[in-house]
Amino acid sequence: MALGFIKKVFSFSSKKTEDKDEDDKKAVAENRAASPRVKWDEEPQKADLPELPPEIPPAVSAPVEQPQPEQEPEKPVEPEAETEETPDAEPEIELEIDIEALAETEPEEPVAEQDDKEQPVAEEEPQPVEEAAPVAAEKPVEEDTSWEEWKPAIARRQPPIFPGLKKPEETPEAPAEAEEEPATETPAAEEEAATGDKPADAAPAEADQISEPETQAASPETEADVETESGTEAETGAPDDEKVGSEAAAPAAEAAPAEDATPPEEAPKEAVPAVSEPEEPEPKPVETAFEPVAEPSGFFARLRQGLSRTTSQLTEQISGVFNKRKLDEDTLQDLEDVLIQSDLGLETALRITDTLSSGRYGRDISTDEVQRIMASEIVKVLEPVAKPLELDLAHKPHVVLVVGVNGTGKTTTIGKLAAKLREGGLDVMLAAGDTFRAAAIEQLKIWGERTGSPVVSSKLGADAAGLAFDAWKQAKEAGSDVLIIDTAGRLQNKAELMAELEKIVRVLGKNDPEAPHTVLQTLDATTGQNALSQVEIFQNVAGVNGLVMTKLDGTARGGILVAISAKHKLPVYFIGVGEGVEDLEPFEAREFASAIAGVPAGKSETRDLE
Ligand SMILES: Nc1nc2c(ncn2[C@@H]2O[C@H](COP(=O)(O)OP(=O)(O)OP(=O)(O)O)[C@@H](O)[C@H]2O)c(=O)[nH]1
Repeated sequence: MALGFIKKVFSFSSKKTEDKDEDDKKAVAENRAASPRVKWDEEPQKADLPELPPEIPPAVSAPVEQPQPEQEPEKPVEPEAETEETPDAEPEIELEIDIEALAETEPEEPVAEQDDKEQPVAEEEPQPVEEAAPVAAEKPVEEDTSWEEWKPAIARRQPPIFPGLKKPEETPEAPAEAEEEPATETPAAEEEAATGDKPADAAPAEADQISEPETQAASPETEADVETESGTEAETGAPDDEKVGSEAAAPAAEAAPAEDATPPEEAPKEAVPAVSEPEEPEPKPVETAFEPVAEPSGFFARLRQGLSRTTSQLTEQISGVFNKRKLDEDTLQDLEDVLIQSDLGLETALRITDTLSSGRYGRDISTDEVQRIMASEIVKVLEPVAKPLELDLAHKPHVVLVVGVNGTGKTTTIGKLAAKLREGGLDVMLAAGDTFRAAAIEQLKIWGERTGSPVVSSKLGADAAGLAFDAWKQAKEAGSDVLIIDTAGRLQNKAELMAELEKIVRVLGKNDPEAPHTVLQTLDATTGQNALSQVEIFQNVAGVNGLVMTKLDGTARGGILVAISAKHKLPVYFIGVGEGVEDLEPFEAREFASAIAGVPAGKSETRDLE
């Protein structure tokens, strides 16, 4: 019965959504004009670098990224003019500016303006940062202790989450092997040839860079090289590295006994039958009896902690609305404004006010009651998208391509994810597809080292698609279960960069027609409404099929995840609530809803409503 009711509500609201989708932006814009929004004024904390050797080639240590000129000996790559195949030269410039832009940009600001700033920030020392070589690392991650909590949280979801926990013994013979033949010639080159849109000389250049690792791939000793590299791993003074350092701070002591982690308790999925009282104009029985979550400990505690800013701001504003006021048109309108301002989205805001108003007109409303209804409505939006990341290990490697606007946390998320997968017993290989920034490559290598994941990288400025292609081959040869490919950050309105991303996807498909199997987009919660358009465009270009929302800690804009879920309905696999390796949490609808609404764990909405 409860289910039926929920369905009813869903269909009802979905209709609504359609109509109001458009008005949403307007409404938000107006509301914002009316009331100043909260900005995320928190600087990304610089964590102290861990034990990693601080020796870094001076060139790399330059704090700011420089656009690195094309490495082509003779022919300077054509700037913007290039279509998709000339990614190398241009992108650099944008990256730098973008990062800054993001940092200051008003969440909802159209990204357009930021682009203008893209000026070659400085000259890049075309330092061949590293030779393309997989970083060998054997030590399993030890600093992360969250596995015990993390695994259970995931296991709660029905579907097989991490098939990774049990590595398939037999490795289905590489189906795409045959195609690998042409491996020698850079996929980039192929692309070029196919499209004919690449300057003749550019291709060869890439080919060199790429072929390098390939040859190595042929001979297993690549590892050795990497070893050395990793040993020399230098830390740039670059900001990116610092965060990595934070991990070091992470309790390295407790080595997660990953294996024994027993499949935890079942998540009380079934909504508690709403014990609706046949009283008066029965306030629309809050169907989804908001199922409280367990006691705030472990990951849930971290989640609450991370969302505290969003929660406290929302709670404060709600109590302000209902302070000594009864529920009427005015208070409802005020509440709606508050909810919209918190980035929950118009659809969800209306869901909440509709439910709240039903049968409660003229009554005193407590903040607590509003919070529980809010949590209940948010759950309805989030549950359909709170899905586990499913790795199809029949594809060995299962390729995860990580995309997103610069600074949204791609590399950090990759590191965190690699750590989890490693703990789960999977062999992971990383690919430094952000070939534009030396610091990005270094950053990934650090993650690779600490998670025991080999890293495939290439020279600075190399063709990213070529690198991805080569990385797949190396992962294949190494028998890796998962290959996670990092990519350069890019604004969604930069056509040529988006085209490059498209190319990476295409090239990967040459190895395994179904690759990339997972295209994960990272979204920075602090960017608010802008994240909505980011998803749309990356989805179209790269086929994004899963999301990770980062930086939910320290922002009051966590509600944007609800708006994105309502609009795009893409699976949300994880959320980032900090810079540490343990700060990646599986996304759980109920936990998130109760945390964001400020509903104390253990409280059942239905129960309290009586
Ligand atoms: N507070 C917080 N910071 C995060 C989180 N995830 C990433 N960061 C920080 O955000 C900054 C950017 O993270 P990166 O992983 O370098 O982002 P990116 O998308 O790879 O950046 P580009 O390579 O420039 O595109 C770093 O300082 C990270 O430590 C998170 O969940 N919470």
